[in-house]
Amino acid sequence: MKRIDWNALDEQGRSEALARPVQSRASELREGVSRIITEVRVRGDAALRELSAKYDRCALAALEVADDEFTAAEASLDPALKTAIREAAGRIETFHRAAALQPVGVDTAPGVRVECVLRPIQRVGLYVPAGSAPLPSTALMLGVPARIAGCREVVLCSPARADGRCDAAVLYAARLTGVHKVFKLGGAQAIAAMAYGTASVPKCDKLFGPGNAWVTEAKLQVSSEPDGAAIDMPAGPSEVLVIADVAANPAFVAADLLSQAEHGPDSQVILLSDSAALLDRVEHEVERQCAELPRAEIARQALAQSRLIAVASLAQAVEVSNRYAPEHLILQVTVPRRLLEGIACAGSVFLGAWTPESVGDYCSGSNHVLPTYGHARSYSGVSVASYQKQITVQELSADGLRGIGPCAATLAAAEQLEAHRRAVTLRLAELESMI
Ligand SMILES: NC(=O)c1ccc[n+]([C@@H]2O[C@H](COP(=O)([O-])OP(=O)(O)OC[C@H]3O[C@@H](n4cnc5c(N)ncnc54)[C@H](O)[C@@H]3O)[C@@H](O)[C@H]2O)c1
Ligand SMILES: N[C@H](CO)Cc1c[nH]c[nH+]1
Ligand SMILES: [Zn+2]
Repeated sequence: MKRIDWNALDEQGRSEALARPVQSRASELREGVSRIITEVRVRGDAALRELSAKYDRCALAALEVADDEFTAAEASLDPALKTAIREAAGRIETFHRAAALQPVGVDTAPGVRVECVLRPIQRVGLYVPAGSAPLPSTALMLGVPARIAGCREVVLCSPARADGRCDAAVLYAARLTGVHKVFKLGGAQAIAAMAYGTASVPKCDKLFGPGNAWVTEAKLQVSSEPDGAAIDMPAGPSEVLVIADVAANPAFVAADLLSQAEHGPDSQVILLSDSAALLDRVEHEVERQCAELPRAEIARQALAQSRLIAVASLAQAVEVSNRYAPEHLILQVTVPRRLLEGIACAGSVFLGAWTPESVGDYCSGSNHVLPTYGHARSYSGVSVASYQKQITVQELSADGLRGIGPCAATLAAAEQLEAHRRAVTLRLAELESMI
C-alpha cells in the first residue's frame, strides 16, 4: 500500500491520492459491452448461448434454472450453511421492513388532501455476481427487499460454472427470497437480456445488483436508452475506507482492509489515521495477514492501488473521507459516534472495534449493495424504496379549491399559461354561481 502524508500534498496530489483505480480500458470496455448488448438485442437466446460459451466456458441447453436443479442445489448444501442463509435473511427482512417508507397523507390547507402511495415496480431483474466468487449473500440483499416491496415478477441472473450449473447456495438463497425465475447468465449479456428481453428472459423495468466492470458498464448503457431499463445505481468493485486512531487494534484494521481487497484486483482500500505508529503497525499486519489468505494474489493487486494516509486530526480524516465518498466507511476510533455526525457521503458506516465490515456484507441486516466509485456522494444503497414508486395523490373539496384556487390562477397568469389558469377560474366561477 502506498504511504502518503495528506498535508504534504498540493491540490492535485490530493486528487491523485484519492483517485479510484483507472478504468484504463474505458473505451475498449464501452465498445465491447456495446457489441454484446447489440448481439443480445438482435439475436436473443442464440447470442446468450454463444456469449456464455465464450466468457463462462459453459454450454447451456436451457437458460433457465429448472425445478429439479433447485431441489438438487438445496440437497447438496451443508445444513449449517442453509441455517446461516435463513438466519441472515431473517435479519435483512427485519431491518428492511422497519426502514421501509410509509404511505403519507396530509391536509396542506382546509379541504386540500395530499397523499403519497407506494406501488411496487412490476418486473425487476437482479444480478448476482459469481465470476470470481459466487455471492449468495447478494441474492438475499436483492431478493428480500424485492419481496417486501411486492414486485410482481422477480427475475435473477447469475453466471453458470463450466458444468452449466449455477452456484447451489445462490439458488437456495434466491428461492428462499421468492425469486420467480433464475437464469444461468452472467456479465453484460445478462444485463442486456433483462433490459431488452429475449424469448426466454422477461424484459424487466429496473435492474439491480453489483458486478464487475462489464456488468456495471452494461447497466449504465441500458439505463441511458429509452427502451432499456432503469438501474439501482452504479455498484462496481468493492472498496472500504477506515478511519483509525492510535487506540485501534491494528490486526482488526488490517483484517477489515483485506476483507475488501480480496474481492478483486480492482478493489481499493484506504486507511486514514492521525497516528504514524498506527499506520506502521497496520502496514505490517496487512503484509502478515495477506500472506495467509487463499486469495492473497488478488488482494495484493488491490493493495497495489490502495493507500495509507497520514492526516493531522480525526476531523481532517472525516473531511478526506467525505471527499472520497467510500462505499464502506469503518470508524475504528475511541468514540466513533462523535465522528458520525460529520459523515456526509458514505454507502454504509461501521462503528467501533466490534463492527467488522463483513457483518454488513452478510447478516447485520443492512444492505451490502452500495454505491462505489464516489457515487455515495449522490446515491444510497439498495432498500425497499428502490423497488417502489412513490405516487402522489391529491383531492380537493369545493372549499379547498376556493381556498387555494386563486394562488394557482395567479401563478398560471405569471407563466402566461392561460389554459392552466382557466382550469381553475372556470371552476371558481361555477362555485360562485352556486352560492
Ligand atoms: N458494490 C457492491 O455493492 C458490490 C457487492 C458485491 C460484489 N461487488 C463487486 O462485484 C464484482 C463481482 O465481479 P466478478 O467478476 O466476480 O463476477 P461477475 O458475475 O460480476 O462477472 C462475471 C462475468 O463477467 C463476464 N466477463 C468476464 N470477463 C469478460 C471479458 N473479458 N469480456 C466480457 N465479459 C467478461 C462474464 O460474462 C462473467 O459471467 C467484484 O468487483 C466485487 O467487488 C460489489
Ligand atoms: N463487500 C461486498 C460489497 O462491496 C459484498 C459482499 C458479498 N460477499 C462478501 N462481500
Ligand atoms: Zn465483501
